[in-house]
Amino acid sequence: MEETIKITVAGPRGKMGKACVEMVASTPGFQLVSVLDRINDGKRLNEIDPQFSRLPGVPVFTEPEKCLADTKPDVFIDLTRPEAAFSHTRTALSFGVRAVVGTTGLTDDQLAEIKALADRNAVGCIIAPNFSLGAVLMMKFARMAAKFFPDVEIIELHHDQKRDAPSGTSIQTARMILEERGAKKQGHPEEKELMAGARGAQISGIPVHSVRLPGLIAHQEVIFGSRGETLTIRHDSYDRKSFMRGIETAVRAVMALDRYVYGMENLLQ
Ligand SMILES: NC(=O)c1ccc[n+]([C@@H]2O[C@H](COP(=O)([O-])OP(=O)(O)OC[C@H]3O[C@@H](n4cnc5c(N)ncnc54)[C@H](O)[C@@H]3O)[C@@H](O)[C@H]2O)c1
Ligand SMILES: O=C(O)C1=N[C@H](C(=O)O)CCC1
Repeated sequence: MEETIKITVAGPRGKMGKACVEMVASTPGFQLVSVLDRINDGKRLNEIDPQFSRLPGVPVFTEPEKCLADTKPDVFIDLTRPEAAFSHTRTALSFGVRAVVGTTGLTDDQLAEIKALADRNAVGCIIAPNFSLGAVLMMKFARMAAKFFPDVEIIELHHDQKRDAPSGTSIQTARMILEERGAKKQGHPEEKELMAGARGAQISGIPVHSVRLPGLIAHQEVIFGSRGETLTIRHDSYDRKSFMRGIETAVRAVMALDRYVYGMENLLQ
């Protein structure tokens, strides 16, 4: 019989954290042993949000060290903000606790430091800007298409409460396209922006445009253009449940890992 995987979720009152707590609580073989919140130290999860009234007994911590020492999770899941995620993940890995991180907006230097720590301590760590299966396939298809369509722009569209732009998914999509086609100057060589930002952010020559509107959740179009035709690859998350299957997969995968992995595309081969 498989052993129960003990899990801590950081950010339980957030949009993703709530969905993740629900997923962990309803997945056979997973046990929610604690949550890490910004406030509410010493309370129980059912006291801080009526949505969790059927989950009595799950302790809430604000200090990551105490949370990990007292409740000894196998896996720490972070769905918070970049500064907090960086600090939490380093703490988890230092305690020998595997980490699954969905928080976006960490810098390349922060990611490199986390990778070094995970690899040095031989503790599994999976960081992914997007846990939805469809988004991972969109990125893989975009990398394939770039071999034949080197001219491409990305439009990412998210809810208006998102803090980071461009999205982690669009940055990773651009990087995967760059693996296939390399850096390239697109558009007219003498193109001039009459208003700053009109051509979007540039990732080694790939323009990335960010839309933030109420009503949206997480969406992206990757538009390729060639003579007489365009190819558009689009993905839409209509519900945060779309990310939960990937988080569940990552939790199971990280149990067998002793190193750092960035991106679910490296697990779904
Ligand atoms: N990887 C993915 O598939 C994926 C999907 C959706 C969102 N995200 C990312 O997940 C993160 C969270 O998104 P969200 O929409 O749930 O945001 P949110 O603002 O709804 O929730 C963030 C939560 O983190 C909490 N928090 C902040 N600092 C904290 C700390 N020090 N300790 C504990 N909790 C802390 C906040 O109180 C808040 O409840 C963002 O970075 C977002 O980009 C990733
Ligand atoms: O809601 C968000 O915030 C999301 N962020 C991820 C990103 O930055 O790519 C993707 C999914 C939703």
